[in-house]
Amino acid sequence: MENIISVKDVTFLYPGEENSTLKNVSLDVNQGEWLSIVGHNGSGKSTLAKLLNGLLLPNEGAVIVSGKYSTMSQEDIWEVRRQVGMVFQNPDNQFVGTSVQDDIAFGLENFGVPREEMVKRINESVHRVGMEAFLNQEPHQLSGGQKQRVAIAGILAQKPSVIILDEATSMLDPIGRIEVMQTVRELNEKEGITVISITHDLEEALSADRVVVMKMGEKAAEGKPEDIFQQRELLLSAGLDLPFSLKLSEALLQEGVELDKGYLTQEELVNAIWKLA
Ligand SMILES: Nc1ncnc2c1ncn2[C@@H]1O[C@H](COP(=O)(O)OP(=O)(O)OP(=O)(O)O)[C@@H](O)[C@H]1O
Repeated sequence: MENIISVKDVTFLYPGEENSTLKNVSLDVNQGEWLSIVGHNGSGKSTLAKLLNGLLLPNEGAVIVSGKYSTMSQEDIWEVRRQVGMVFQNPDNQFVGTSVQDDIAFGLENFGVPREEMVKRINESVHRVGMEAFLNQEPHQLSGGQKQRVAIAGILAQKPSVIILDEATSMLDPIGRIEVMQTVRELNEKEGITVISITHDLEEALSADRVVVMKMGEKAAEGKPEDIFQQRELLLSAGLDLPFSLKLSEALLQEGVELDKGYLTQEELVNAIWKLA
């Protein structure tokens, strides 16, 4: 599988802090995959995300995008930012325009995209996130989920390789959350856009291709979700909860329900219970 981002032995220290926030983190992100990053509050997930598109720069080590663009290089940084877009947690902090189309246009102006091409890209990208009916709407008329979809359209208009979601659905209501996740899932599955999702939602992480566990500024583990989420000691030592379905399976087993194992997803658990009936 082709590598899209390579994090090489990165150490990062916030100015004025005594201890490194990230210590010797190495990570390869594969093109087209859905990678979830999980970890306790303060474990360094957001800091790592900001290093991936050059919002922060490593004190040691390197972050390389598409095999050749370094976040440390002044010359490469625009290409890095174009290829690796980021959606933040708070929908209200990332809207800069007075309407949906202005907002997307603003990002494109920064990249020097000519006007005609800009109009084309705006129309195309709002369509891909299902916001074509809202082109002239003002931000305050949109729901949180709609604002996040506009943020995604702004990234899409720059023709990115990677979208990073930094807890991008955690401030949304359940409908907004579903809208945004469906949009991103389609972009990942149908268009092959690589997704890196920082999340506290273990159910979401369970459906990722790969999971990285962060613990006190270090990468504690990485692997397939079905392997990672079976490791009780690892999860607990990283300050993470066990997935709900696994806890429920264990409680049912303790009550004498004859399940043959602990199930990781709600769907698997429901199927197993049906078979017992
Ligand atoms: N601007 C900053 N200046 C100094 N320290 C910071 C800054 N931002 C974050 N930190 C510290 O770096 C550490 C890691 O923070 P980070 O936000 O990367 O963690 P996180 O895993 O994303 O946490 P959360 O889940 O709460 O968002 C924390 O101890 C935090 O206090």
